[in-house]
Order: sequence, then C-alpha cells, then structure tokens
Amino acid sequence: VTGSGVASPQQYDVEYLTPISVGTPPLVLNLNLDTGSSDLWVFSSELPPSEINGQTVYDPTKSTSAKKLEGATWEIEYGDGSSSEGDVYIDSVAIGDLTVTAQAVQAAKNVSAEFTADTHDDGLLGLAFNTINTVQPTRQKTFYDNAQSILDAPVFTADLKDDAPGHYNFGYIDSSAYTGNISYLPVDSSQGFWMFTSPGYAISKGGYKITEMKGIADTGTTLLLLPTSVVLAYYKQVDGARYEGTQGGYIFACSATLPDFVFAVGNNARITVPGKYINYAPTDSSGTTCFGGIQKDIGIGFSIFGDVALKAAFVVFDGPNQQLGWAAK
Ligand SMILES: CN(C)c1ccc(C(=O)NN)cc1
Repeated sequence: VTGSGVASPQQYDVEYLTPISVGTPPLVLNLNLDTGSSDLWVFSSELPPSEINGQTVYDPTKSTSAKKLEGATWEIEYGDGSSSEGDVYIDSVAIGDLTVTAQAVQAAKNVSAEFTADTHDDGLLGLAFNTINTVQPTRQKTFYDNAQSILDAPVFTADLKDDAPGHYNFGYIDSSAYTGNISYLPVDSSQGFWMFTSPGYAISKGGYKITEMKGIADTGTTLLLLPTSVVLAYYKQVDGARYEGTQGGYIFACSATLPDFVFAVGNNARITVPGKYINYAPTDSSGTTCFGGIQKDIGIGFSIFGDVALKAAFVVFDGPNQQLGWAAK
C-alpha cells in the first residue's frame, strides 16, 4: 500500500497543510504534518466554542467507527509556547489511498490562542518517534508507525515547495521528484526526533566551513534555526542586517541581496538553500524591513532544519533503518 497527500503552503510558507480523512463517514481535516512531534490531534466538538475560529471539528459521536480510549488524556506544548490538550479516540485515518483503521485520534478539549488564530489548521499529525507521544497512561503510535507494516516500503518522504503545493508520500520514493542521488545520514532518535549531524556549511560562493551542526528535520517549524556562530557568519554577508530584540531575530532591508546557505549532507553531498528563501517575510505592512529565515537555535540544544531548509530538498524519512535521505530537486 502507498499513500500521497498534497502539502499546501499557508501565507509566507509559515506551515503546510494536508487533507486527511478521519472517521466514518470520512471527515476531511486539513492537518499540519509535523516531523517534529508525535501526537495526532484535531480540533473537536469537545472544545469550548470560544476556542474555535473557522476550523473543521471532529465529532467522535458522529463517527460510527470511533471508539473512546477510556481514561486516556494528552497535553502537548510546542517550541513556540503553543499548546493543546484533550482525550483520545481510536478511529480510521487516511492519507490518500493509505488507511490506518485503528489510529489514536487525540481530540482537543483546549487549544492555546495560537491554534485558535490559525484558522485553516484543523490540527497536527505527528511524524516523529512514538517515544515522545504525550498520551497517558499509555502512549500511542504515530500514523507512520501504524502504517509501516502495510506500506510497500517502510518510509515516507517530504517534498515541500516554495510558495507552491508539494507532497508527503508514504510507502514509496518518487524518483521523478528529485535530481541526482539521495544521500543518507544516520538518525539519532534517542530524543524522539529525526536528528542528524551536518558536518559543515558554506555561504554563497564563500569557502566551506567544517563545523558540526546537530539538528532535527522538523516540517512543523517554519524557519532554519542554527548555531549562533553560523548565524553571525551568515548575516555578516548581508549589508545592514542586524539583530532586533523586539522582533526576536535578525532583520534587514527587504531589498537586500541574501546569499545562499549550503549545508553538507555527509562528506560530499550538499543542499543549497537559495537566498530568496532566507528573505522570509516583511516585519510590517510597509514591507521595508524583512525578517530572516535563518535565526539562532539558542536554548534548544540542537539546530532545527525547518521548512526554510526542507523546501530546498527531497527528504526520505526511514524509521526501520533509522536514516534520513536528502536529495536536491
Ligand atoms: C501553533 N502551531 C500551528 C504550531 C505548529 C507546530 C509547531 C511545532 O513546533 N512543530 N514541530 C508549533 C506550533
């Protein structure tokens, strides 16, 4: 079995949403497929109306295949401080032609303001490792983990694009979706993430710098968060760039020319993030000042290769072999 879902960018590619069917009759929810977390949670009929603002809600009483997981609860907090919590149903979940009949669907009873404000996002579908699923007393498996045994190949791929629809594919590698070869790196899943180490980087035509960057491939994070030394070296190449505390990051004139950022995948493969992707978005409606797509990974303990980096690559997530594949496209 294989499955494919389109990944549609929201404004400024802040996140990508994929239509997923839940329950019987199938309810289509637009979910944020998130390789940086492991909970599948959805806006639900159990939320106070004040916390719903246009989202489609899952009502388990309307799904003939829903079964309450008695006594199970969950609560999650994300890196940006947003959060949600609720209870759990076992129901059918499908992405394209791939159906998992007994998937834990975490119904939200409360969500933080960031989620209420995100009017097109009906919830998240976690694709990291089961060990960081937050359901208690018994943690639940991710959609990918449940699907592995029926997939043609036990992998999924992320092909996110700059201001254009891409795809998440399950069970196969679409050889027409990338160029050259796929370079595989070992994954350290001990913290529950798709964590890998890049041995170095280059900035535009600058020299290659050997410096280990341990980071996670996180489709649920928008930006590319890197070690301070790398970030300083990058913005040194951008005339007028400066760190603006009130904005919480590096800003520059929207007319600035931004160099490409190249990171190494193993010793002889490279992924080039075009400078255009690093001119992330205007900081205000005047469009004079822009916010950088590369920012510091301060306080996290590792780097985060978010959408700004991932949309420059075709990425293979291989759980059984604990490896990440990277290809240009
Ligand atoms: C508020 N929203 C939509 C979020 C979605 C995803 C995340 C995240 O850190 N994923 N790895 C944070 C916040």
